[in-house]
Amino acid sequence: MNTARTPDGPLDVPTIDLSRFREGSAAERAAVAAELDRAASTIGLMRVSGHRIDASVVAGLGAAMDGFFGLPMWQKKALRPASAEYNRGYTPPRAERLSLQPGASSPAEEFEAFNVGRSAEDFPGLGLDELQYAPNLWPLRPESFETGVMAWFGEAARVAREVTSVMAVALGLDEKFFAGYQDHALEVLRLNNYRVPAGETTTSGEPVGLGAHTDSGILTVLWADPDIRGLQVLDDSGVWHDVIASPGTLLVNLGDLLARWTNDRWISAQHRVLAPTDREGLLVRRRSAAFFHDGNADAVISVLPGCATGEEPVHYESVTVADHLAAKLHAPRTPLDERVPG
Ligand SMILES: O=C(O)CCC(=O)C(=O)O
Ligand SMILES: [Fe+2]
Repeated sequence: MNTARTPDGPLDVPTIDLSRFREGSAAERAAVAAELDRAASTIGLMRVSGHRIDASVVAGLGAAMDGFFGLPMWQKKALRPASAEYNRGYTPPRAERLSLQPGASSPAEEFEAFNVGRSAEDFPGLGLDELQYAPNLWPLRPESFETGVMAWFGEAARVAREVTSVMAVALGLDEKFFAGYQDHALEVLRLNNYRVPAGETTTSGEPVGLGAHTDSGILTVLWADPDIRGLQVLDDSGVWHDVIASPGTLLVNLGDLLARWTNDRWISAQHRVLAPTDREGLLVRRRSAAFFHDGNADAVISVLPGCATGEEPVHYESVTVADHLAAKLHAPRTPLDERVPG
């Protein structure tokens, strides 16, 4: 069994080998699709290996994050979006927004982020909404920031599409089924930096960092600093399980749109991020890069015919990606979810 659940330890997250799907025999491809189906229908989360992202691209992403988040606060704040509706640029830590004195912050207040995404100008002639497909804000420093971040963005977008090909096969559909939903997809890369509060070395284990949420779109390709505790996934008995990134693999979690398409055969799992700690339980900085592959804004998501048969009623009305995202953004949220537009 692929999903050995250990109540207090790390969850056994299945690994999907994309190279086996890309290059394997028909039988191997079917086996990879079956593994994905099992991961998607039990925990909504998988590791992805064989993704072919060059180590230099990972290094470029890390250098961009270190360079930008290491800038003085006044320089980072210059990259804030003009309005909160506009999901681009810098989100300062709550500690900074509340003007707390140094040393008075907690891990929950030390989370900062930077967003980049697809812009209307990337798809000339489609007349896309310029708020959803907003232009990016780029810092002048570090100089390699845009190149490093966009190299990662391109690779994450490719991996997202490769995973959706495996998903189509797993659902008994044509391998290219999702292509018509992702040719002008809303896609946002959120660079997250969970800083260590000044003077603190340990944590109470409270749910701080990023509050419990599900991702809204099709799927999320997640890179995170390996071997650091922080991300947790909720199971159906109410237990939170650690999910720790490992070197060389990515994490992919399903978003709400796949739960809708599959009439809940597949899971968009609730997850959260605790104050990050190392193996000794000491607070450490943690970086992550969450690539949200949300689909074309105008695409209509309806329960797939194969998932609406039998006694199971249809759980969801048809909805456009844009309407689904807007409804999610305006749904009542707990204070910890305040910074989760994804
Ligand atoms: O930092 C992480 O590991 C997860 C981040 C996340 O869930 C998100 O940005 O939606
Ligand atoms: Fe998330």
